[in-house]
Amino acid sequence: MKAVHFGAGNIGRGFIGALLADAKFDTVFVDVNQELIQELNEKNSYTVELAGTGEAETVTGVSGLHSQADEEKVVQAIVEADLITTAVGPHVLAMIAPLLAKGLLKKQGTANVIACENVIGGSHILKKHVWEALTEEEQHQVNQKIGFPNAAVDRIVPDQTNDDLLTVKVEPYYEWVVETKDIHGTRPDISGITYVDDLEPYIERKLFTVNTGHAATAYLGYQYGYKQVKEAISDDAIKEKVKGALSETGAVLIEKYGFERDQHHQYIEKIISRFENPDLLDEVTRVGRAPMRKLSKEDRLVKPASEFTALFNETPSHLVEVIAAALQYDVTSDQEAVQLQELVEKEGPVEAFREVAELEKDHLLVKAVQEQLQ
Ligand SMILES: NC(=O)c1ccc[n+]([C@@H]2O[C@H](COP(=O)([O-])OP(=O)(O)OC[C@H]3O[C@@H](n4cnc5c(N)ncnc54)[C@H](O)[C@@H]3O)[C@@H](O)[C@H]2O)c1
Ligand SMILES: O=P(O)(O)OC[C@@H](O)[C@@H](O)[C@H](O)[C@H](O)CO
Repeated sequence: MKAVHFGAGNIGRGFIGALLADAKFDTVFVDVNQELIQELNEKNSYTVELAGTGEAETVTGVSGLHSQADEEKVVQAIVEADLITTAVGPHVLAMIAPLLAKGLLKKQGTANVIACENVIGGSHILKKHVWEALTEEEQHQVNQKIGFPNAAVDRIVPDQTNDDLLTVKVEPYYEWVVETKDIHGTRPDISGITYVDDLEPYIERKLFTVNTGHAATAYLGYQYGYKQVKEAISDDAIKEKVKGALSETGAVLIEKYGFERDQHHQYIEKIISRFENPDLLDEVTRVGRAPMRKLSKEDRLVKPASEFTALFNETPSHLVEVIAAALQYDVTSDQEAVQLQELVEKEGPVEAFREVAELEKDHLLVKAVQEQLQ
């Protein structure tokens, strides 16, 4: 079996690539990092270390292509692939779509495209971008043979600090959930995938617990002067605030999906313990990256906060505190943080928040953020 995976970064190598290799796929990684591509083609394998266990796995059957310089080869790899996956970041999906469209158009048999990004409906978002690159007739052709099932992926993979460029250290835990309804042909035979009929409860539980908790730890941790996630979460004051934020998202999730309260609170505790892993060096600047995306209306802070407000007719004080901290996140090496701070400077933090979150001026959440910032 053959796979093409866009994005040979942390989650690409540390999670998707490893599970594909376990399922006996040969994987072509498509990236823009020439150094990574060269290493993949020289070694055709790399190591995945499981943090805190002393265990490691060798991933074999891998190679690399550059998404611009090797365009024709990427198209050919897509033509031959049984499965196409991505882990490039939500904003990069639009950039890879034209090339993906070219390859999909030339394919003969059925295949599936699974976007493994931290966003609700990632594969559908990618499909929309692919459709923009095709005529109506071409869309029809591609639709006959290609599925775009949505997915949720969970494994903490920090930025890497190893001497070896390809080696990647990951947490042992992982979860890859794929929605069945949009799969074309047979389900990819990958034992690490959990197939579900309806992804919504899974992606929302993951995004609004793991990623809300992570974002809260990162933005509050940055405010308190911590560099690492594990340092921030071991500060009791931060941990209490993170737990508070997750109780608020938990109240929304329990109300919407009927999760059992005690079980959900055990899930929260388990997630927080993952942030505490002493063997993972995960910087608050990786976890807090792209604050405008994280403050957007469908993402991990604003969506659960506005749903909480609508459901319970009061504002979630802990989420509001995290949103206020995100508005003050001024890391100069982060392009979105710079852009956000420019907007804050120009419009003031409350108006900047309203614009980024696309909320009405009189939304209770906007008022609560204003009060928090006073
Ligand atoms: N790291 C994690 O813990 C984790 C866990 C779950 C989900 N995710 C999600 O996975 C996605 C990737 O995250 P990451 O942490 O691996 O980031 P990363 O920056 O380590 O990897 C992204 C990779 O995409 C490549 N890329 C950028 N533009 C490209 C293009 N035009 N064509 C091909 N490749 C391109 C980059 O060079 C990089 O190697 C994000 O959506 C993230 O939210 C990450
Ligand atoms: O990748 P982002 O920027 O959406 O979020 C940062 C982290 O919260 C994220 O990468 C987690 O490590 C991951 O989602 C764990 O499954």
